[in-house]
Amino acid sequence: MHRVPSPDTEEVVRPGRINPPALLKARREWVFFGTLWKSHPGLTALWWALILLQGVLPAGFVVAVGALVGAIADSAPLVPPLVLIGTVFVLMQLLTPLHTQVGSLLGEHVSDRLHHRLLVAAGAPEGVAHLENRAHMDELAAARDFDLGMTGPPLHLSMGFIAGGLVEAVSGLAQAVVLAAYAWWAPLLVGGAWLSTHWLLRESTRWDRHTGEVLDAQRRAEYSYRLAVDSPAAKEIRLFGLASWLTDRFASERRTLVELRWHTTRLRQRPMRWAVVVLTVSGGLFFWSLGRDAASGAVDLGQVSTFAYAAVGAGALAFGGLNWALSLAADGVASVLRVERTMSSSAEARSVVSGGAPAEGMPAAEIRFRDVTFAYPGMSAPVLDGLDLTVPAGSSLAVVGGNGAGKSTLVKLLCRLYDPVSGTIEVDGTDLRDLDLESWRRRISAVFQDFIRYELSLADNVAAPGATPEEVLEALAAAGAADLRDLDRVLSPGYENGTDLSGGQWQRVALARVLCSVSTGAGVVVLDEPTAQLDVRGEAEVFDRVLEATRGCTTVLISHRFSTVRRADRICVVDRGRVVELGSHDELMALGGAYKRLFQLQAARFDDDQDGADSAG
Ligand SMILES: Nc1ncnc2c1ncn2[C@@H]1O[C@H](COP(=O)(O)OP(=O)(O)OP(=O)(O)O)[C@@H](O)[C@H]1O
Repeated sequence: MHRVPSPDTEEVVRPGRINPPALLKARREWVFFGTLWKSHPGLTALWWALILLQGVLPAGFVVAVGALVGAIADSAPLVPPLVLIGTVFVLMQLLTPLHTQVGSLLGEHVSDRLHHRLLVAAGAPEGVAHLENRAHMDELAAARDFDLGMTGPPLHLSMGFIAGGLVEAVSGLAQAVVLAAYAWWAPLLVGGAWLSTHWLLRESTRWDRHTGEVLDAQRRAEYSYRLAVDSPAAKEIRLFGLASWLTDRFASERRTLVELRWHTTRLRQRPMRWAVVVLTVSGGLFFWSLGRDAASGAVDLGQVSTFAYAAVGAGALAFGGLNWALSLAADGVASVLRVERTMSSSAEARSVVSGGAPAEGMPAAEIRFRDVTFAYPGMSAPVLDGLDLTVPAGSSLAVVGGNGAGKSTLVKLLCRLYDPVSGTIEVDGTDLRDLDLESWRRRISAVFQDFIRYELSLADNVAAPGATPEEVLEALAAAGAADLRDLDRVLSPGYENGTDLSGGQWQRVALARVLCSVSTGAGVVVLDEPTAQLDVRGEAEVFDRVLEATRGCTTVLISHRFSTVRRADRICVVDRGRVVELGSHDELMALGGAYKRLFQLQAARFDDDQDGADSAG
């Protein structure tokens, strides 16, 4: 079964096998507490102070009650013990809600910090292969769960459980210390017995969230949820009547998670039996001894009351401290650290590495694909297979070919989202891998087939960083979207004053994004199906404008529309990962090969459509 290694697997202390040096050095719990401190030292100090204070209050209460019983038995003044009881009681009432607030606020700070680290780590690799790798996606899903809370409470809630556990631990310890006033062995016997139950039952409460089963269910549940509530899928979900199917799917995945959790965390009988034996023997010994001393008068009534309550209170030791909530929260933090490590070291994440040579002004002569072979990570069949192609600087090249021929892959390599498995892509004779990536990506701009519709303002959808409003408006006009002028309007109806655009309008906005980059310095333009959603008139008009605006740029255009393609300086036909024809429209028509066949097929269909439309009219 697939399994993401548990965070810090090599460092985790296995239940039942206590390893003191590892315990002290490398427990994920220490890392968790260190993260609290780094996230907000002030709140962390207050959180700990409140834990200590709340932890010792029950011991104070036990002592005060003992003093009251003693005072009643001795007919002594009752006011001092009553004042003490009242004070402790009021403090207990006040500190609990205060602590909840502090813990929840601290949890939010930690979540912010972890999110930031997670986003930086996932965004750091220059390529995209790490985001298509199942193991890495599982790791990211597991790490993100500190906030989503699918496999345990989210961090801001866990803080309350953890604080509760620590208060119990301190409280148990403080009451065990009270027992020392009875006999030196009493805290060892009673406290030790309760502590041993903690260790005995610890294995029963471990929840392994890193198995393939758990992560699969978690990712599927999250996906079903997003499909059900996000607007892009809303149309199809309703049209195909998938709403209840999705709800059932989500519920079933959640149920799987609950069942898996129950299965692994249910109390196992053997450790439970041992715990009962240990507690019965230790409790029996202690209370037999206390009863004997009370009968002989060695301890008075007040002391009996104090020690009896303290012995019961010491039981908190078993439930406090290293409880399940702490373990889950520490898991979350460790997962984030693990993602950071993976992203800085795994082959996929490190597959695209920046070179050092500046790319300013490139290409001045040409871009050349030299015997390029490429297969997607994890796939054996090559998508590009010994591809050779030269694109002269400042010219436009159209790439045509059947679905899955490798056209988009070609431009993804040019953008260095992946690197070739063999062969090279050279810009003015320099291997693309030797160029500084940031500088190259400033030179290249692209609108992809599946461009993103950002839920941001129109200006932010178009503008490259540093562009002025005038440049944005100019780019919109050049992309044939001069009617879109409200730059601050959010392009999503889910926001105040937000709106949505038609498919064609969105495509113009995406084109404007590219044109804006050109006005701010990009010299290589990649257009992957840029006019697929435009009507025929719009397509011709927009493409002419785009060619005008990108004059002097090196342009690579992928399109199935031959009316657009024929405008390019040169056209190449890609088939099964190789260039099979290359030339101008006229040259390829004269050649009479694949291009001509595809062109005529489309032209004939267009004529048929026109005839049909004319006769219908
Ligand atoms: N991220 C990916 N991981 C694995 N395989 C992929 C990935 N992206 C594309 N492929 C595969 O690579 C092949 C080429 O895809 P590509 O997108 O380059 O084709 P295309 O020529 O642009 O096709 P279309 O005209 O349909 O857009 C396809 O078989 C596709 O399934």
